[in-house]
Amino acid sequence: MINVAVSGALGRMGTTIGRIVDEAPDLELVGGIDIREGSFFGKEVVPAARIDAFLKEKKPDVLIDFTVAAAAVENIRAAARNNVALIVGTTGFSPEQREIIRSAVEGNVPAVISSNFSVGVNIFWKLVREAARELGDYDIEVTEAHHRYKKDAPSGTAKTILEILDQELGEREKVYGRVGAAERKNEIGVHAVRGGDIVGDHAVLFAGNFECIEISHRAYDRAVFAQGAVRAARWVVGRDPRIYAMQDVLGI
Ligand SMILES: NC(=O)c1ccc[n+]([C@@H]2O[C@H](COP(=O)([O-])OP(=O)(O)OC[C@H]3O[C@@H](n4cnc5c(N)ncnc54)[C@H](O)[C@@H]3O)[C@@H](O)[C@H]2O)c1
Ligand SMILES: O=C(O)C1=N[C@H](C(=O)O)CCC1
Repeated sequence: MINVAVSGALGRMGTTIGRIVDEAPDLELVGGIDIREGSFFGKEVVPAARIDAFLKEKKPDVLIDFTVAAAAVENIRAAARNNVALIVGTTGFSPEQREIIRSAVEGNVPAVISSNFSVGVNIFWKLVREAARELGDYDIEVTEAHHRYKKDAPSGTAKTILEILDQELGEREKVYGRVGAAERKNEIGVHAVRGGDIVGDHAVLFAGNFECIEISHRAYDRAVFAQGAVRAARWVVGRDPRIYAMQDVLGI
């Protein structure tokens, strides 16, 4: 039995993950952490200020964090000092926060960190890499769309797409939401759409003369991210103490 705790337990992803863990015969939901006290699936949710006492008492094997960047950094540090493995789905980290996370995790606990835990997006990233290798002279535009409550833009998944394009094509200027006199050069255009309850759409357009290729992914339910995070939680326990990607979990 793997004991699982969730931070961001009362949020959209936290409740989706809590339900999946609660229904899994091989996993035990030991409780959650959020900014306020509460309960989910019959388990206690404690305020973030009490995370150390919670981890010591409940002894989860793994903490799954889907919160906000600043909160996640503190939760990750707490998990690392209490020897609890990590799944981190939170997005919007600054380079400085990424460095704090790296030094908290490396050598202390195993952690799978991914801007997108859906299997489909991890395949989509591979397809984008392959297309970039072949179509480096085409104009490239990245578009993402999410629900009205999303706090960060562009999405973490879109930032990962940009990292992949930079790795394959060298670093290009990014133009975020083109406006006014805006003659196209060799940049990559990046566009974030926010509205309604859109779960998560991403597309990369490679536009040449007389033809375009668009590679896209659409999530219809946030259960795809939650199922991926839970799959990663089963995988991470007992691994060497370092940062892994979802591709490591999937073996792709
Ligand atoms: N990697 C992925 O596959 C993936 C998928 C979906 C969402 N996300 C990311 O997950 C994060 C959460 O998304 P959401 O839609 O569930 O947001 P949400 O706002 O519904 O939930 C976030 C929860 O975190 C709580 N929280 C805030 N500070 C906290 C703290 N210090 N400790 C514990 N909990 C705290 C909030 O009260 C809230 O309940 C976002 O960064 C989002 O981009 C990632
Ligand atoms: O709903 C969100 O918020 C999502 N965030 C991730 C991102 O920023 O890429 C993954 C998709 C859903």
